[in-house]
Amino acid sequence: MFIAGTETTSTSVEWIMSELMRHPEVMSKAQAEVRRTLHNKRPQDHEGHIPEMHYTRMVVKEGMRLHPALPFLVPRACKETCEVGGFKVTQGSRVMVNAWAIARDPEYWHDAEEFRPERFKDSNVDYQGTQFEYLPFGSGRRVCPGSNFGMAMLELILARLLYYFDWSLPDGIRPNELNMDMIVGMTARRRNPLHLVATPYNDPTETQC
Ligand code: HEM
Repeated sequence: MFIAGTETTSTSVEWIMSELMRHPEVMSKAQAEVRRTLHNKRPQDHEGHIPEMHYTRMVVKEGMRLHPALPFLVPRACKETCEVGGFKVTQGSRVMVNAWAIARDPEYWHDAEEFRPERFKDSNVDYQGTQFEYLPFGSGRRVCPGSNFGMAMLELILARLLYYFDWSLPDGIRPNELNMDMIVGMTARRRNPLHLVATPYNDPTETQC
């Protein structure tokens, strides 16, 4: 069983950072937004400025679309026999919802396989589980009770990673060569841990606080 919140959060951060490394133009845009917003802010005030980082939020949402931490959500058992899409589902059947496939379905997502945070601009698709094409935190009675906390953590962690460091791939690996293989169990993790080179960023105009 997964440890609620811990593994899902670290898995999501790793996938989002992977996508940012594969898309340097998105990384630059998100990093510029984060550095503009957190410039000269005290670390204890960072959290309060997260809502101003609209692009960074789109990056997180898009990362979770392509890489939902729990690709099959939590298994359900059918309470009574019913029909779904022409299929009879008998009482007691175990039902798995493939949220991973739904979030890549070209019927609902334009260029579904592309990592493009801008798709969430002016879009009313959120992560509360009421729009079934996007279920990073599941839906219904067993929806993730930590979704708002999880989202806030992801945004803060990502913002700080982008604020304090410049990131590069090791050993001359090019962005399009980054291995994105995954292992699917309860969670969908990277097969190979993400190895990156972190270079501390010192804002030349920053005043000490
Ligand atoms: C980025 C972070 C997180 C992600 C992506 C995530 C995702 C999910 C998903 C997909 C489910 C299954 C929902 C369903 O089957 O409909 C779930 C369940 C759950 N999550 Fe999260 N979660 C995150 C963070 C958290 C946090 C921070 C907590 C607690 C503080 C938490 C507590 C739980 C619990 C207790 C369940 C089981 C709910 C139930 O079965 O009734 N999660 N989570």
